[in-house]
Amino acid sequence: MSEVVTVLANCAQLAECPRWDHEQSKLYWVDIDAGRLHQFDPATGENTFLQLEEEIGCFALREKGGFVAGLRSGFVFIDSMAGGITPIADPEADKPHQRFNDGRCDPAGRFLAGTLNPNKDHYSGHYYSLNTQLETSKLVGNNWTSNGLAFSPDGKTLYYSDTPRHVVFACDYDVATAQVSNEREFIRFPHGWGRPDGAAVDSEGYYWSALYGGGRVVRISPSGQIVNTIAVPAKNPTMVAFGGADLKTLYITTADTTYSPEKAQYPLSGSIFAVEVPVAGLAEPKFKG
Ligand SMILES: O=C(O)[C@H](O)[C@@H](O)[C@H](O)[C@H](O)CS(=O)(=O)O
Repeated sequence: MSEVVTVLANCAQLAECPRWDHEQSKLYWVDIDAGRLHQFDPATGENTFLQLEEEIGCFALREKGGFVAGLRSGFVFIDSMAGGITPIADPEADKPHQRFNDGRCDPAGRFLAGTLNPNKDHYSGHYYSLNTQLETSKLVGNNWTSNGLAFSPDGKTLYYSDTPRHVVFACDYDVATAQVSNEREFIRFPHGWGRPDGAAVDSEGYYWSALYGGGRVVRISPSGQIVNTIAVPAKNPTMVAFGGADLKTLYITTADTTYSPEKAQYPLSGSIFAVEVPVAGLAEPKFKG
């Protein structure tokens, strides 16, 4: 693998959810705590943002244009980078202290997103499915911090993590019905490695996990073995995404020193990095609703 380069230095409080738009050749990403949806153009270096009125945990591009997103207040449509917010549904209206945190579309174009409980007093974070008829249903997980959602290339395996518990789970997934079964532990990281935050699966079915607190990204085989490690010049990597014309540019988002007091040791905390990797990622499905 090539060296890790800084793409956007010190650009966010909590950079997350990078998404490559292969039609526009642009990277979209969010600053969760700043409530901002960003658009970055690698060709020009231009990085613009839409300011929202609440935290945005995750989003997906929409086939009809614009975005579907998971905010603190639930699922919404965002018309464009100029704004236009339309509420869809809030499956956790009874838990205003919780917010959406991590999500992406499944191969059938549903938007799946998970919530987190900042108090970490109950395992009350769950993944929900938003189908193309805009109906929501509880999907899987009893988490403190729902994270790491990704699918195998054939869509038959769903992965997710609960970050503070250091564990990634794997489940059988029926794309036709959005049913989950056979949930099992995929990998549990020893203390000191970092905690499994956001993730992506490559075209060979390997799971790439951003290890929050560990300053690294790891590539994990379908059998749960760590086969590669990338050192990241920030203590808290938060997520990875494959981009570029060949989907071999791995973008890495990170959290700033709000989450890591070691500013002197990690002056690039809160930056977005990139590294060229030898295996292509998977193109991100768009929301079909
Ligand atoms: O980056 C994210 O997904 C969360 O929003 C972060 O807050 C982070 O994952 C979380 O803080 C890690 S943990 O729950 O403290 O282990």
